[in-house]
Amino acid sequence: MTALAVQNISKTLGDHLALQQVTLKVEPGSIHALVGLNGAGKTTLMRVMLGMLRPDGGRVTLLGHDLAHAPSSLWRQVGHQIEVPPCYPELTARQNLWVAAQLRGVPEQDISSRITQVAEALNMSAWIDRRARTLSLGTRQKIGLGAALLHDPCVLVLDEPGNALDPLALVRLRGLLRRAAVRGAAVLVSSHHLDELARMADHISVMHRGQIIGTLDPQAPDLERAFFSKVLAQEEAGAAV
Ligand SMILES: Nc1ncnc2c1ncn2[C@@H]1O[C@H](COP(=O)(O)OP(=O)(O)OP(=O)(O)O)[C@@H](O)[C@H]1O
Repeated sequence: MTALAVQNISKTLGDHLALQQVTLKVEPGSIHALVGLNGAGKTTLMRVMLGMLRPDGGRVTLLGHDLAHAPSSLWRQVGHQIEVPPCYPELTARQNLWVAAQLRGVPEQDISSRITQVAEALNMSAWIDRRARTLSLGTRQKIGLGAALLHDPCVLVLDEPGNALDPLALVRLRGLLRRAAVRGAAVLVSSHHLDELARMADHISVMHRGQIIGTLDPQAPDLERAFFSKVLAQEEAGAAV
């Protein structure tokens, strides 16, 4: 069963056609990356996949359910972080993670150990009892990532998860995402950093102007060149129409 799939998704935001006939599958046990220039539509696509935006056309399937009719319990099997890290500023990092664990149905007796594990894995134990509003952007990003990961979801959707992270945290994040994929999770990440994706992803899809315009081989020797040649070809094809 495909964990997460979109078929022929379109979405207009204001007067802008943000997604055009997008079709994509994210399989269990793999890390799939979306790469594209600013404004390509990556966040919009993730928001549609997570039911945060209703598409104008097309279909989203999550763990075998059509998203339009999915039971609310399905969301306990999903972890996500879209754009700004979702923190309650007056709560500590630990309290924020506690709330997230409860919302995602982690058994009460396991919550404390899960938080300790995820805090250690993301190298944020030193900050765990500080209020979120006093923490750096990177540490708040870690709270969001911890919240997305601590219930061992089957599907992970992370929008630019490495954005505010330091190099050590990036290595830790890569390890966490790989472990999630090895236990069978389907992982979708977006990024602008091709080097990072080469180290992390099993599959890379290129988005441009609201469309998936092709794939890149993460092992290819010059990902940057391959990326720009796809974008340029698409631009030229558009100009020729
Ligand atoms: N509410 C809105 N109204 C109109 N246009 C919007 C709205 N939200 C997003 N857009 C436009 O939709 C396009 C896609 O935006 P989106 O945030 O999905 O891109 P992205 O690939 O995630 O970009 P980035 O890499 O900069 O995060 C952009 O051109 C953006 O300006």
